[in-house]
Amino acid sequence: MNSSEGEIAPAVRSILDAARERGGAEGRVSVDAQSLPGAFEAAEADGRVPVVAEVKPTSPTTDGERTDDPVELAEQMVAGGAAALSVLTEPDHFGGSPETLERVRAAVDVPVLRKDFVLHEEQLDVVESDVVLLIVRFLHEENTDDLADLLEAARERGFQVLVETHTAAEVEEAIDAGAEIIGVNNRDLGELEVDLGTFEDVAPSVPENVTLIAESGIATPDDVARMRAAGADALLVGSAIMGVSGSKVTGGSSDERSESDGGDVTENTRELTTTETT
Ligand SMILES: O=C(O)c1ccccc1NCC(=O)[C@H](O)[C@H](O)COP(=O)(O)O
Repeated sequence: MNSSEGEIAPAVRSILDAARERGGAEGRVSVDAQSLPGAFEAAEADGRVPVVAEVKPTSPTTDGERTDDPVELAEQMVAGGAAALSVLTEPDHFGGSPETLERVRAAVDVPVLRKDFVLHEEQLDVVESDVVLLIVRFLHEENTDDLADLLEAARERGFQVLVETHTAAEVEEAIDAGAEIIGVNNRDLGELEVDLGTFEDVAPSVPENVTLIAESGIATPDDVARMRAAGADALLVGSAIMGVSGSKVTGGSSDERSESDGGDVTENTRELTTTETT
């Protein structure tokens, strides 16, 4: 069953439960954000594929953990041509932290997305970033804030917002709520399987004036070309750049890298940002 219609994976339920426990922060952040669409345009003008490279030390679908200094990893991603970065701040399942994001954002000159599972307005105030993530499916859960309210609350603080979807119906919800940057996640939160066909199916429902990001399961230049041909303005890539192997991947070429030993993060990034896409 598709996660947008029913059950979500036990690992995802655990992520949600932990997100509820974490609560928020006192006080209210005020962010001076760098433009994410502007960074994508700058990358294009420079001949690079716009890639948001993700500092993701571990996850429920990856084997092992990268324990390198996240700031060094982030700098290597920028050196490899990343237009922007995504930094996990979720501690319990992804090995992230707000402090990591603060350190990375202070060290690089590209926009930084806070990758976490924000359910309530006060959770926006935990740490400053250029972009925050709101996941439509998670905000269907009981005792979570409304998507449109959270979007407005985030913008009032100066954040840009990446609204993550998995189906055309979720895209419609995101548009109705006022989203200007939409991600289509190839990872199904029900089975945690990745299928690049998801982006191809959902992308046509996203209006032209929206900045559209293909998320998850992108591992090779062929995958990049496939997502760009399907309309992606940019790509969000974690595991392949971190050099950790993902499991349960279908419909893409990720199986080809299952033996990866981590590799050089700069080279991993460059391989995807220098792909010819026209
Ligand atoms: O990455 C996971 O294992 C995961 C599990 C459960 C919920 C969310 C998960 N990932 C969040 C993401 O959106 C990805 O980290 C991101 O799109 C990058 O994906 P990938 O390139 O496949 O690492």
